[in-house]
Amino acid sequence: MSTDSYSYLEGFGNHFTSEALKDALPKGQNTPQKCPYNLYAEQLSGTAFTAPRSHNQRSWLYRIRPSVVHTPFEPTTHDLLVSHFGGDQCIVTPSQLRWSPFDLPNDSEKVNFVEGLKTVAGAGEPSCRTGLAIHIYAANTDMNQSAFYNSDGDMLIVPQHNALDITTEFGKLLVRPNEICVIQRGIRFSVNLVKGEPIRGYILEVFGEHFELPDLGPIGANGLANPRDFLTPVAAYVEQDNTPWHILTKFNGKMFAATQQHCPFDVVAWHGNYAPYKYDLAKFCVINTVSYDHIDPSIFTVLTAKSTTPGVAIADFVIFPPRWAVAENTFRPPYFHRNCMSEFMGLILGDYEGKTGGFLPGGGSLHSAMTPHGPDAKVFDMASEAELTPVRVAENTQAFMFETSLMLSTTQWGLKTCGKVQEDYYKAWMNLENKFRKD
Ligand SMILES: O=C(O)Cc1cc(O)ccc1O
Ligand SMILES: [Fe+2]
Repeated sequence: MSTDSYSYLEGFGNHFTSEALKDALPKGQNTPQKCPYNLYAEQLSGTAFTAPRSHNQRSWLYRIRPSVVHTPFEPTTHDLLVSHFGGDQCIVTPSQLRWSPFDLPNDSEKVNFVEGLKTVAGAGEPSCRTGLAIHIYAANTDMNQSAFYNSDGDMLIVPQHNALDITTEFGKLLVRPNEICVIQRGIRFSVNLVKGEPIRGYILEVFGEHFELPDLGPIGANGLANPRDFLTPVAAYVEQDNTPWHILTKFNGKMFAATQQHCPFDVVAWHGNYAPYKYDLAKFCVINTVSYDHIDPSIFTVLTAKSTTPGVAIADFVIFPPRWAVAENTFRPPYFHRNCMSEFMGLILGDYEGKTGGFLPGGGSLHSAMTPHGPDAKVFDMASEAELTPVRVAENTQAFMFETSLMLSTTQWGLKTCGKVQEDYYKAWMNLENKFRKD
């Protein structure tokens, strides 16, 4: 690697340029007859060539060998990684679901990031380029000489337990808990542990679109996730030693592997606006009421993958960050509700304001479309009586939500084999008694 440290370029959706060696980018054009340093030019498209300029995403990579130098892909298996959600292997339920923390791998087995992917829920499928999947990752070893790229969609990765050391074709990212990263469709990457510590977290995969910052409307030009806080790695390449590398891909839901005699992280320079990025959730500029009422959680949207219907997301990534609660004459925790969208939640650290127990870091919950949910009975009683002084809510905590307009199915693993579904979750609300008084 030409540099061991992590260096980043600031900004969201910028047209970046980055050179690990001076003047490695061709001057003034993309495809000169011969590239500087005898590199190969390769374009990676993230949108159709013909996508309008406002949506067009592509990057030019200048690399030691083009990606095409590999043996044919052979099918391989990954039974717990699911991308098609229509069939019998998936189970639908309108019941409220909650999961205790998902397991880390046993010390007796070595599992890397890709091997440790397990799908919990999803909708649609990649071949028609519409839908999403929610995965858990849990691993205790490096990917070593293997790299993965997702042919099916973009992956928003939410580390919960320990940091990820991610090498990508565009450079290196260190992503800690309370940070997130997005690795788009087609980008090759490899995940290593930091100081050998096991890792666990959540992934939101979207098949058809890329994540954007939400529109701000009347909020104005600033606030929520500010563009300059998104970080994209600088170009960094591995010196080549002709040892074999395995290239893995999920292609239309199935896993394939190919071999090549060179490291795929051989990009000496790149430019463009299709590149991975990370974001520190602590930088989120929280906007909320300073008068009354509980405001809808869309105010906490970090990133959105829009559908073609205005204002309706295939998936929103929403967080519940530390903040001041000041609302007067207001029941401050989340309200009781039935949502036309489906809400998968996870907890990165701490407690969640809507629940007094049972929702733990590394676990999850799913309240599907039109499924009633809200504060548990204890939270309801406490918040109904609480003195309404300004208070910090959710100090040292971070919960998040993957919210989708699609109807989610759960996988066999998610509902059964993971063994983490809390059968008594419904009891959280059973003590909400009739308090109705006419006098
Ligand atoms: O259900 C949840 O806990 C998420 C949520 C939080 C909130 O403040 C308002 C609505 C909502 O769905
Ligand atoms: Fe909700």
